[in-house]
Amino acid sequence: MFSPPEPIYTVSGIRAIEERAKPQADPTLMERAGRVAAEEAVRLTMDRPGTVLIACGPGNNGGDGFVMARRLLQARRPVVVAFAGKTERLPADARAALEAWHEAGGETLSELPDPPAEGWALVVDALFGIGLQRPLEAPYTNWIDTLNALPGPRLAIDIPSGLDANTGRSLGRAFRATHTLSFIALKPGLLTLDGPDHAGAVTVRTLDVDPEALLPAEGQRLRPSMFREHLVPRPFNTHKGSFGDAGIIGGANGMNGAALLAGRAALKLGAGRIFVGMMDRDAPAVDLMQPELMLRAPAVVLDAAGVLALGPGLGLADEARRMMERALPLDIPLILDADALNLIAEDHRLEQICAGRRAATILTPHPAEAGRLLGSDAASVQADRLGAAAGLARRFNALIALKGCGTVVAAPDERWWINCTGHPGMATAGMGDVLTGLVTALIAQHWPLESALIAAVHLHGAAADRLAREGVGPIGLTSGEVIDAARAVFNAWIVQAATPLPESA
Ligand SMILES: NC(=O)C1=CN([C@@H]2O[C@H](COP(=O)(O)OP(=O)(O)OC[C@H]3O[C@@H](n4cnc5c(N)ncnc54)[C@H](O)[C@@H]3O)[C@@H](O)[C@H]2O)[C@@H](O)CC1
Ligand SMILES: Nc1ncnc2c1ncn2[C@@H]1O[C@H](COP(=O)(O)OP(=O)(O)O)[C@@H](O)[C@H]1O
Ligand SMILES: [K+]
Repeated sequence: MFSPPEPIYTVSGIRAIEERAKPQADPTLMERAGRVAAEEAVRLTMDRPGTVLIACGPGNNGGDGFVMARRLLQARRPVVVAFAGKTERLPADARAALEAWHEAGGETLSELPDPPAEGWALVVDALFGIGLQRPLEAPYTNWIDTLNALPGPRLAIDIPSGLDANTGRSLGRAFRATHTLSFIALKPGLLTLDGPDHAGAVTVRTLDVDPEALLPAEGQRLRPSMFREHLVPRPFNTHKGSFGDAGIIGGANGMNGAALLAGRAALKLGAGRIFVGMMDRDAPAVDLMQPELMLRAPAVVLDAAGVLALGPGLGLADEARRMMERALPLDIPLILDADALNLIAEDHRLEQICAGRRAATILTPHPAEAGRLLGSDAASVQADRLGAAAGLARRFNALIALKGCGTVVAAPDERWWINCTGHPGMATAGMGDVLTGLVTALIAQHWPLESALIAAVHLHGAAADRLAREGVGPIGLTSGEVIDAARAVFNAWIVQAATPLPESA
């Protein structure tokens, strides 16, 4: 549960680590990679005797495949290698690996063979790794189509071929793995955008390299250990004033529910008092499902809140714009979501006030909102989620959570994290409002902003994961259900955080 955060490196970072590790590496990194890949193949085929098919490409990823094949042959596992390249063009290490494979008695086929009657025990993709430079074309697209159509387990070596290791974008065509064995460290592309759909279960083997000793982590995979120190039971001698006054402003006509969901999430994650300012003058005076929420005029909420979330169902009317003009200069932490972001995107003056704020700001855009803020569009944001989140963090001097599959959190000082909890059942209306409420609640309870944001993002997905495990969703999951599950997961985390680590840890 509290395992350490895992470092993530882009391709240039991995290359730098490899360059620094290579001079001391005996056996070579490729030899180590092929050996651990063979071990993984044995593990995956424990109850599936039969032949392993390894498809090898024209670079060092193919080299890993040749070493893996040799190791499997030495372990007396039947293995077939198909090589989609030219021997004379292979890089030196990979060519040596191919020669060693031939010397060990192995053969290479130049086409993918038909599967045996009983099927392949395992299909291995060693076509392209982090050296992919452009969208795949024939014949590789055909190879990948054929491999993807085969039943049974499919193992990608380092990263599924066709997946951009930095962005997670499938370039033309990408291998769909059930398992990915990645070397040295995680790459962002495994964790965001198309990555999770293609990588399956990801395992990292460091190849006896300590990446962080050679290059500080560029990013990190989000883990509860990063905010464990704040997961503490409440002291007995406290009162509701000890846990902060959270304000939510939104809920214009037709969108009352968005503000109520954020308010309910803030309540159930422990904020002391929650004021919800409804922009809709005809909104109900009380949330009958959650009468603990104090529904007030937005102007009253501005004054009452110690931390304020603006946006859920805020609308784009002049009134909402005026509310933004009043809220942005306040000297309290602000969480800006949904229409608060859209208003900033279409009004340069609001953008300037926001970027110049003295107090801390958090922006939680989905890709379309991020696109509007950057003057681009959702597709451009998705083409480089890390870059977009980092760009927003710099431009607004704010913490950013760029939502979606593999939410990217970025700080203005260039640090970033990728969250791996959550599932596509969360793609439903109101889910973002719940996240806003969770962040607001933690800040109200005096969590430092950065910890509050990463904890809320992780918790939001973990709550949805727990529900899916219990049969609530993934499809049909409602954001209201996630609120209750987040409360349960959060309290369980506090109990677990208080449990001393075993002596051996
Ligand atoms: N460099 C090292 O020290 C290590 C590398 N390792 C492996 O090597 C991989 C990286 O190797 P490479 O840098 O050789 O890269 P790849 O093996 O990923 O592919 C590079 C080759 O593919 C070609 N290529 C790129 N995109 C293409 C496209 N769309 N269509 C057709 N051809 C294309 C390139 O021109 C080059 O020949 C890693 O992912 C990992 O599997 C491991 O052996 C560990 C050590
Ligand atoms: N495919 C997915 N995988 C993981 N999380 C997802 C996925 N789709 C949506 N989510 C999460 O659900 C939430 C949706 O937020 P948002 O798009 O703002 O919804 P809304 O505006 O309806 O409240 C975000 O936290 C997002 O990260
Ligand atoms: K691969």
